[in-house]
Amino acid sequence: MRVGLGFDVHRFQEGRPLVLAGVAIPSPIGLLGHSDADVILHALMDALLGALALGDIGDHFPDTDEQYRGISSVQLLSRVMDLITARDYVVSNVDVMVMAEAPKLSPYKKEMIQKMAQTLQVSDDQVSLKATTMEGMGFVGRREGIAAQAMVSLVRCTENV
Ligand SMILES: Nc1ccn([C@@H]2O[C@H](COP(=O)(O)O)[C@@H](O)[C@H]2O)c(=O)n1
Ligand SMILES: C[C@@]1(CO)OP(=O)(O)OP(=O)(O)OC[C@H]1O
Repeated sequence: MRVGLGFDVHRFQEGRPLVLAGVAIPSPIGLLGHSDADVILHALMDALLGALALGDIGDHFPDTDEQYRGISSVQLLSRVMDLITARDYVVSNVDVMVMAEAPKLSPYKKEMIQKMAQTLQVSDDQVSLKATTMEGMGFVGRREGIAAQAMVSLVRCTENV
């Protein structure tokens, strides 16, 4: 078994859509990034890459490359999954923690879990998503942005879970 850890932060910017775990969340404000700035999927991709010591998302999808401008992070996650499956690994479980003062994410959690599970080619009960505020403290508490942390475990196809 291999485990990986990922973390990412994106700042809020007016006029941008808010996309989290591949789901468009109704919000007057979105996150700034070269891609769609899906902070949850970025943390998740770094965890997947980390599990197999494959570098980070910036190594694979540089933010200086125009082909990634505005790209859906679901597409990037699919490409990361190709790297994982090509090495004969599958996802065993994923645990994601998102730190956001707003919006309230609980109404969207089920859809977000389904989207991640579908892209990771696992069942919904292998994917956990939790949200917390920062109780008004720090950059998240000041509503300057959203942070996300992810842990994954991978198993070789031939390995017992
Ligand atoms: N953006 C968020 C933040 C939190 N939640 C849910 O609210 C619960 C309480 O959050 P605290 O930060 O006050 O502990 C938390 O456990 C989540 O269920 C949310 O949905 N969206
Ligand atoms: C995803 C990429 C590539 O479009 O851009 P951003 O959306 O800016 O995201 P970030 O987490 O800052 O870095 C990874 C980038 O290479």
